[in-house]
Amino acid sequence: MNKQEPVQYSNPQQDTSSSASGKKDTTERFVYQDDEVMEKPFDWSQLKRLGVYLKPYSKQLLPIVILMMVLGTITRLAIPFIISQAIDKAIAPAAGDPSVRLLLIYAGVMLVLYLIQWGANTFRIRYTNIIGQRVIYDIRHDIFKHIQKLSFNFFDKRPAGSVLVRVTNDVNSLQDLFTNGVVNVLIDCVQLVGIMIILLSLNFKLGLAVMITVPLMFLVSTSLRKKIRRAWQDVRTKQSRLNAHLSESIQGIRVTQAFTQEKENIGFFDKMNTENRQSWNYASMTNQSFGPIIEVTGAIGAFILFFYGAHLIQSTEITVGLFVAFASYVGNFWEPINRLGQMYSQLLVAMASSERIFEFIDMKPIVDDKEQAENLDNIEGNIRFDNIVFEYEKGRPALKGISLDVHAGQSIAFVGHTGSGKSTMINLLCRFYDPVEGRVLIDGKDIRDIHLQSLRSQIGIVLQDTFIFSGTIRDNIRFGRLDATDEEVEIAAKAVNAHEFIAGLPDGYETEVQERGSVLSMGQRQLISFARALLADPRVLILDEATASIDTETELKIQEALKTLLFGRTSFIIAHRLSTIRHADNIVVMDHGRIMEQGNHDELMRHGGIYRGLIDAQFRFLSA
Ligand SMILES: Nc1ncnc2c1ncn2[C@@H]1O[C@H](COP(=O)(O)OP(=O)(O)OP(=O)(O)O)[C@@H](O)[C@H]1O
Repeated sequence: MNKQEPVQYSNPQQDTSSSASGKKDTTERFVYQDDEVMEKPFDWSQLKRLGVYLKPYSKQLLPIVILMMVLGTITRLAIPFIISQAIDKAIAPAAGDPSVRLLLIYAGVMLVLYLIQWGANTFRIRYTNIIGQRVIYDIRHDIFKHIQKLSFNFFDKRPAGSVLVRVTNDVNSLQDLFTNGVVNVLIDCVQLVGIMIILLSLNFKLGLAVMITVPLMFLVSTSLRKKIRRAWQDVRTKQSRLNAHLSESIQGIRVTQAFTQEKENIGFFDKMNTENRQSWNYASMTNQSFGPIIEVTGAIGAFILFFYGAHLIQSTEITVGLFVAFASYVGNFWEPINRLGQMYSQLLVAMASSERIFEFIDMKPIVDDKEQAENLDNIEGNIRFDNIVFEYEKGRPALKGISLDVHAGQSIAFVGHTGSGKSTMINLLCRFYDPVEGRVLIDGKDIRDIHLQSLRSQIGIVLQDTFIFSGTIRDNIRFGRLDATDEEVEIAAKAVNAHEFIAGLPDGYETEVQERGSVLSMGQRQLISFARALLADPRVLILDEATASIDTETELKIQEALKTLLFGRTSFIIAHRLSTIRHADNIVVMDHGRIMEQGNHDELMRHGGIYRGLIDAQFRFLSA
């Protein structure tokens, strides 16, 4: 499947095409970009990269695990040999009487071997788990840290669910690999090679005879492996889509309920869920077909052993004890092969996951610090947009040659029709994106030459959709400046008239709010974000539709607060409610990515252009 090809799903309960009544298919919105790469061969470089995560443990923990593994395997392989010796030397010796004393010695040796094996396995499992958990912690840390740095364009293109899958599911499937997988594969390989060597050295002819079916088995399983790989990749794709839809549905639950689309959503989810189940069943069934192949080969091997082995006993070429040891080794021989077959699919799942994890980790943020980037200390706040051209998607310019000079301390308002490019100006000022042409300068410095952290710490931003994090109200305000004292938090809240409603809450500033702040009204969330911005005390302040959710009475109250908030700072205000920006020093009217007019309110009203038209339209709307 092509990497870039979006896959569209439709609701199983409805006709997918436009219906006879001409009604449009309502499931067209469910389009998820496939981010899987199918048909990729097993990539050893992934394994090598994962190996790097083991490096920090290669000096202490890893050697212990390897030592325990070797010890456990050696003792395991030694036991059948001791049994054969006990039979041939103590129970039924070819010459002489059976010896109870000798038997007891063999029994003692076996007991010691079992104890060593038990101890070695216990320690191996314990240390493998410790390493596994640490590696998973490191991978999860790396991917989360990297995602934090990725630029906006990354999030523009991905549903939150598919990002979540990588940090949770994909990392979890590596957990299996690191806690059991790698070590088990090693143990099985060592055991397999060990048994082969032992069988051939105990009796070369019999050893060769029982292993004759091995090449045949490898031939059959090779073609099966391809099928298994595809099946597990398909499971991943289905899971990823299911998660993307799930996360989108939860985030959009209010809209879904308001438009009574629950039934449609459930139907669509069920379809994806069914597909997920079916793909899993198919993959696990394909996977399990390894078992019968091994069993049939095992049975053939056993048949050869008994048929040919009996013949060798009769011709006294081998002893009964050796035959018993052979039977035991052959029994142990198929077990690791079977497990390796099963492991192969686990390895494939883990490789697919690691590929997806590294794909994220390798992604370079399109906006990043230059090597020689400088820190910006205490800026004045002079800003210049110098002939800016910008496009989110190639060929669709959002800004088409914008030049604008802003003096320190000025308040600038952006107005214009929806989609005219107002927020894009802000996005470029904060360097969430870089312009395709032109530059943004702060105090004469190109912002691409300034450390991102230092640039953004000088800019405060209040958006319409204020994000409230889980925690107390106090924590949420303090997000503006983490070292602010409780008193400073309250002073900021008072300045923006948020104190009154906070004090009225059951636990005041200690009231717990949940993710996205749904226990608070939109206006209250807005006030909190004002307090947050004031606390941060930035030189440049951006209010993007920040007063849209505040009622007129509250707005009047915070207009006063805003005066304090904006005083002495360079500020940018985007507002559709034009009354809010009336007093701005410079009102910039935008249309289709260009500046059409600019000036203060009176100048623009006199000019009688677009701004005048917008004011008149709003006045007519309000008085209608
Ligand atoms: N993340 C994005 N990816 C692709 N195109 C985008 C993205 N964000 C905005 N655009 C496009 O860029 C253009 C300018 O958008 P922008 O958000 O700057 O408009 P705006 O004037 O702020 O609109 P509004 O008043 O509705 O907020 C629009 O045509 C919009 O479709």
